[in-house]
Amino acid sequence: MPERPRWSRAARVAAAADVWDLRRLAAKRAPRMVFDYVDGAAEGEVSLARSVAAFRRVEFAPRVLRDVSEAPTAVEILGRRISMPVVLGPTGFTRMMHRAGERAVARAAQRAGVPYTLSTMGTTAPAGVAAAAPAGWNWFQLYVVRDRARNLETLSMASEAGMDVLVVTVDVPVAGARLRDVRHGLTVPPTLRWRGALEAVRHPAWWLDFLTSEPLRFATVDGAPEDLAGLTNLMFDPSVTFADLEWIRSAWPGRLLVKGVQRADDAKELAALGVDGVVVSNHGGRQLDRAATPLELLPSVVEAVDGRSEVFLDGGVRSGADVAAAVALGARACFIGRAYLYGLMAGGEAGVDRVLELLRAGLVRTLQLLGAGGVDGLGPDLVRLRDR
Ligand SMILES: Cc1cc2nc3c(=O)[nH]c(=O)nc-3n(C[C@H](O)[C@H](O)[C@H](O)COP(=O)(O)O)c2cc1C
Repeated sequence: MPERPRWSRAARVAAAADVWDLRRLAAKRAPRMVFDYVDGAAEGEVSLARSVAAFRRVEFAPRVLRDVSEAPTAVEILGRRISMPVVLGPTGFTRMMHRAGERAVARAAQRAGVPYTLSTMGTTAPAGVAAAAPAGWNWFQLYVVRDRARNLETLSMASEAGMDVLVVTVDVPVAGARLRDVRHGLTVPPTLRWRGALEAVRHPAWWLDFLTSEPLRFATVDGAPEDLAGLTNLMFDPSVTFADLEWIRSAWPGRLLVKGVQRADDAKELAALGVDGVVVSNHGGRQLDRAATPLELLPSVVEAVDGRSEVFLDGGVRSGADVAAAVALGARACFIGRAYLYGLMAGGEAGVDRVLELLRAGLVRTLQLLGAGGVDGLGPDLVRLRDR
């Protein structure tokens, strides 16, 4: 086979040295409003900036003269072994980022031996994800919509597709104000309007893919996706309370996680209700701006939950060293959002593969340099958060 030119997209994706390189490639490939939908956050984007910056506060305290010739990364979460403490979190409209969408992400997760979470706002049905990654550990994320019967139908679709972990997201009682989307006048699917014509010239490959692939639509909920915030407010049920977790649990045969926990007392209450896990998350800063920073909140949640539920974290995770730091501070695993979407936008399925490769290599290297001898050896004595 002839060698690919060094400047081909595949070569650039393969040469990406970190997730930020893939972010730069993604910004070149995707139309600005699509990139900004992924990259942006709510209001002043303070939460997003703090989530990323919190990982810069990490100070490692490596042990020396330990045999680190092996650094196993496998962990057990929710009673099952995965290859490293990473979960591909739920993201809506994934086929907007790249035509290969959710199927590509699920296949990459399957190859890497980590779970993938399909969103209620997914653009591929649960059965489609299951068919694409039949040997993967596929999870489902629920937004509770006003039509309760519809929620039950959605849960059955997920369960029939073999999904056995439900992630109920609780930080979207109403839509956050994502100002980049407002300024772009983002509609989902994106429409090529007069100012879009210039976009099409700048990003011809993306538009060609988009215009020639299966139309973008929700796979599990009704309603033509258009004005995202308006649709969210129309569909989502803002009256959901702790009591609703009871009927969700009775309707769901598998494990139950609650995502979007932003206070230690809420985490404690959820653990008392017996949920299998809580995800410390502020939705990647896309909901309430200036909400608590997940990495900083984590230790207090771990303490409050006191082993009754598993604690997960997301927000700002961009490297294997970030994963190591979060696990050392008590997370069972990290969910990732933007990191894999940057890879997907930059290079489709190969881009997601590259992100997972980079995270794994970075995690192994960090474990070795820390003298931790594997993920099981991570603990709070190896990490502290500096004041600045
Ligand atoms: C483009 C995009 C779409 C998202 N869609 C959903 C969603 O449908 N459901 C959900 O629970 N979280 C959603 N999230 C939040 C992620 O699951 C996760 O909490 C967040 O991305 C973590 O922060 P990070 O991007 O810094 O890793 C979305 C995030 C992004 C970036």
